[in-house]
Amino acid sequence: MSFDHRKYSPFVTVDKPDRKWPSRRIEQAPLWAAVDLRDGNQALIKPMSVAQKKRFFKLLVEVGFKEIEVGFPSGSQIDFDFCRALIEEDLVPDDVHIQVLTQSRHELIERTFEAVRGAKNAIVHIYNATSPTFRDQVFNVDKEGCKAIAVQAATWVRDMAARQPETHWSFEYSPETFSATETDFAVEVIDAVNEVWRPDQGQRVIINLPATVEVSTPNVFADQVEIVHENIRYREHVLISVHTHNDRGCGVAAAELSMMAGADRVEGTLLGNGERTGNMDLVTCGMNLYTHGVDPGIDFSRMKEIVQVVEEITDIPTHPRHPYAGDLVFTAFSGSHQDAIRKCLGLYKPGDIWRVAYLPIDPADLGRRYEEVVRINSQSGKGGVTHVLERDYGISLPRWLQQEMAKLVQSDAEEDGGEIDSRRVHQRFNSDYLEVPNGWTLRSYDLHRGEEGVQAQISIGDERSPVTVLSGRGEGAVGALVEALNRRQGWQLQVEAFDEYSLGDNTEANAMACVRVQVGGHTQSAVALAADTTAAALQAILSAAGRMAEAQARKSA
Ligand SMILES: CC(=O)SCCNC(=O)CCNC(=O)[C@H](O)C(C)(C)COP(=O)(O)OP(=O)(O)OC[C@H]1O[C@@H](n2cnc3c(N)ncnc32)[C@H](O)[C@@H]1OP(=O)(O)O
Ligand SMILES: CC(C)C(=O)C(=O)O
Ligand SMILES: [Mg+2]
Repeated sequence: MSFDHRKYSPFVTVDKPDRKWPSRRIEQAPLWAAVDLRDGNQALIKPMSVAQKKRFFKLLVEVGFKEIEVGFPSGSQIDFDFCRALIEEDLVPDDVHIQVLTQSRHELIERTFEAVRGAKNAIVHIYNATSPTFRDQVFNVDKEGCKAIAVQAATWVRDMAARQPETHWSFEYSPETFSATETDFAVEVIDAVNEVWRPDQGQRVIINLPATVEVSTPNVFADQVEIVHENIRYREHVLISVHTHNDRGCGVAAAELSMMAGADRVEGTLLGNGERTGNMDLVTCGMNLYTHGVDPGIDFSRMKEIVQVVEEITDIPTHPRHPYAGDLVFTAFSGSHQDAIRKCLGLYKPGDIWRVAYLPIDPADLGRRYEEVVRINSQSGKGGVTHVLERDYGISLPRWLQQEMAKLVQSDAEEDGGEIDSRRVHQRFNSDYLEVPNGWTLRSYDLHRGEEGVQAQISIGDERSPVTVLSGRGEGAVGALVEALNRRQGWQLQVEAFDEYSLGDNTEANAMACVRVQVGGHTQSAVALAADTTAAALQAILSAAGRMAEAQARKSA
């Protein structure tokens, strides 16, 4: 059998019973570093051109990133040229640090310094992998040899930086594969690097802890980060950064738990493009903070533009269910969700704390429209149908009619197998309830109230049929009309449900009436709009009666 779990074993085991991070909360945003132009770029089928990098860089700056890894300039001419363009064309704002990655090799570090010559602020980022797999199989070094690579590179970086004093330098070291490295050994290597860089003497130092490959549950990674946080020398002078990947689907969770465990800085990419399953997604991580009332410091209200630029440059579509950014993440199709959303949105007022069922965030904050929140298919119920009629047409229906209409719309949706848009819901409403059957239009009415109730004379008809006058008596106008109809048609019509509303001033009609009548066990509903409530009520009864008469005629034909 080839599918055999015994082939695998846990990569790292960490035992830290005194862990403190589980009871901490994230109360402020970390320092973000966007690595789209390097880690994201190195994972693309077609790496970015200089022009594309410029466009992406501009977006990152505009939305608020202050540390941006712009490339691996010793690795490709495009990345080198892009660094030169940023500097020579003065494209980097004074408060933004550009970051460049290099292997810990002399000639590559040299070329990297050449690439950023003249920058105002630059972060030189060196790495070497420290895990047993790499020591044993890739570099063929023991622990001392591994540490020596890092120390040697740190020394080259320190010395080369000293020769370019016009730049304000930050140094970053990543024990690549940190998540699969014995944590005490990672601490040893970090200490050795810091002994060269001496953050305690004023050098800005970032120690970046990568889950180069995510190999454990995020709590294990948080334990590893907390061990580094508690044990490295010069901790108070060092920025601890995390750089998580998403191999097990927990890249964001690992970054979040790391912040609780002491990380000050988080590296990631917009929408999570990156090696294999991607880098930690800055959009999700930042927006998670926002929904807890913490300012992420990044302007995610430009989400549409972020998605558009990232998609265009990476040529990778955004999943419709991508947290916060996907096309469908603010849409509810299912009935009970729609009902709860409609009720909560109805109560929400600007300035309130957001408490809307099923919507962890106000779609409007991300430039999304309420129109997309409720969409109708066969999973929808009365709440959804009611919501779209109210939202798009200003029509509010009584509960009994909501239930009736929802059944009609659901059967349409089941027949079609797809979505029913709000125009079609409205058409259904018009054709099944509002349209007046031929010959049943109310032309005029004359009501006299006397001791025996109301005496009504009601003229009906339209251009296609002669005018008929119906006379009846009842307790009110509706009762009088019912009596007249029963006499004319030989029915025992009963009004089962009746609701009428005055409409807002900006509508053509001032009143709406909804009725359901019953004749011989058959029911028929109708809605009418008219200039006044009496006319609306009479027309609604006439429309229901007309439909009933048409149905009877069809049956006997
Ligand atoms: C986890 C990450 O994302 S790390 C970033 C990875 N990104 C990239 O690699 C993109 C840019 N890279 C490149 O363009 C190329 O790798 C280059 C131009 C930098 C180097 O290319 P090459 O000189 O052909 O070397 P190559 O990349 O194959 O690296 C292999 C050699 O470098 C050594 N090496 C690899 N990583 C490191 C490191 N971090 N520090 C020191 N040496 C390293 C290897 O041991 C190997 O040495 P060997 O030839 O003696 O066996
Ligand atoms: C070089 C480092 C930071 C990296 O990208 C990784 O380990 O994933
Ligand atoms: Mg990476």
